[in-house]
Amino acid sequence: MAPNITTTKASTVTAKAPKRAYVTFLAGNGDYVKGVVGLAKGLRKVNSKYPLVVALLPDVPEEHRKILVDQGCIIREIEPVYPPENQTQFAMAYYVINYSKLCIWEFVEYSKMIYLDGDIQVFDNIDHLFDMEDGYFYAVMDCFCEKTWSHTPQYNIGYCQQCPDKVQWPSQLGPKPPLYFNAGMFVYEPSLSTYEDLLTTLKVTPPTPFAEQDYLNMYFRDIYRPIPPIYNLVMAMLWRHPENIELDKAKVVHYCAAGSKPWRYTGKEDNMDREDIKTLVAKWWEIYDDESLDYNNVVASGQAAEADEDKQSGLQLLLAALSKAGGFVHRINAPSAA
Ligand SMILES: O=c1ccn([C@@H]2O[C@H](COP(=O)(O)OP(=O)(O)O)[C@@H](O)[C@H]2O)c(=O)[nH]1
Ligand SMILES: OC[C@H]1O[C@H](O[C@@H]2[C@@H](O)[C@H](O)[C@@H](O)[C@H](O)[C@@H]2O)[C@H](O)[C@@H](O)[C@H]1O
Ligand SMILES: [Mn+2]
Repeated sequence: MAPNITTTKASTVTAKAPKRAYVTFLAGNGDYVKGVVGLAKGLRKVNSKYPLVVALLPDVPEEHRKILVDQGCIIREIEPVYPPENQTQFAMAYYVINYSKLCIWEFVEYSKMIYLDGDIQVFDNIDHLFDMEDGYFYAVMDCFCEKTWSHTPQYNIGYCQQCPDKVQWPSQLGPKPPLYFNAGMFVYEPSLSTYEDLLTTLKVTPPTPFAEQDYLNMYFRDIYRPIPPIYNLVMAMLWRHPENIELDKAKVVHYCAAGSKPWRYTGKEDNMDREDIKTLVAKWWEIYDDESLDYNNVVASGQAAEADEDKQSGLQLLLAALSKAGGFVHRINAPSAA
C-alpha cells in the first residue's frame, strides 16, 4: 500500500529581517544639531544600508527637528534621565544630560543598533559591525591620560590601559581597573528588560565624573568586548598614544577632545593647532558642506535616475513591441538629456 504521503504547499513564510539602525542622541537648542547633520550625511556618503535614528530630548527646538527630518533622520522623542541627587563634580558640567542616552535601550523595534555621539563622523562604511556575534557590548577602549581624568588614580600614577606595560598597576591599589570603553560609540541590542534594569539600577548608583560612560562601563563590564580604535578614534589618542593609531585607517573619528568640535573649532585650545587635527576638522566640513549629500538631493537624484531607467525600459518595451509587430523601426537614438 502506497505510503500515505500528503504534501502541503510549503508556506512561504518570509521571516522579517531583523531591523538595524544607527542611533545618536541630541539635547538642547545649541549647535550639536550640526554634528548630527554631519553624521547623517557621512553615513549617506559611505552608503550605509541603515537609517539614522535621533533620540532627542524635549528641549530640542522644532526648527532643529525639521532640519533632521529633512536630512532623512528618524526622530524618536525621549524623556530626560537623571542620576540620583548628588554632589558629584562631573568631568564636564553638561555630562549630567548624557544619562538620557540610556533611553536608546527602549528602541526595541530594532534588533541591533550602533550608537554614535553627535560629535562623531563615519568616514568608511561600518555596516559589517552589525554582524558581530549577538549578546555582547562592543566599544573601543578609552584613554586615561587627558586632564579630564585627573580625579582618578590611573591618571595620578600615569597608568593607561592603552599602554599597560609603561606604568605597571601597583598591587597596593588593588586589582587593575577592568577594560574601560569610550561611550561615544558602541554596538548594542535594545531590550526593554535591560532598559528597565538600567534605570532601576541607576537610582541606587552614585553618579561619577564620566556620568553615563562610567555607568555603562560598570553595567556592561561582563559582556564588554573591545573593538579596534579604527571604529572610534578618540582624538586624544593622536598625541597620547600615536603608536596605537593608524590615522589613515580610522573609519570613525570622535571629535571629543576639548576644542575639537568641528562646528565650533578655533584652533586655540591645547593640541588643536596640530596638522592632523586641522585635516580631520576640514574632512568633517567637506561632508557637512557637500550639498550632494543632502537627503532631498540624494532622493531627487535617485528619482531622476529611476525615471531615466523607467524611460529606458519603456523605450526597450516600445522597440520590442514595434519589432514584434514588424513595424519598420528607425534606429531611435538615445533620448536627448532634455
Ligand atoms: O549640549 C549637548 C551636549 C551633548 N549632546 C549629545 O551628547 C553626546 C555626548 O556629549 P559630548 O560628545 O560632548 O561628550 P564628549 O564625547 O565630547 O565627552 C554628544 O555627542 C551629543 O550627541 C547634545 O546633544 N547636546
Ligand atoms: O558623559 C561622559 C562622556 O564621556 C566620554 O567623553 C570623554 C571621554 O572619552 C574621556 O576619556 C576623554 O578624555 C574626554 O575628552 C571625552 O570627552 C564620551 O565620549 C561621551 O560620549 C560621554 O559618554
Ligand atoms: Mn562625543
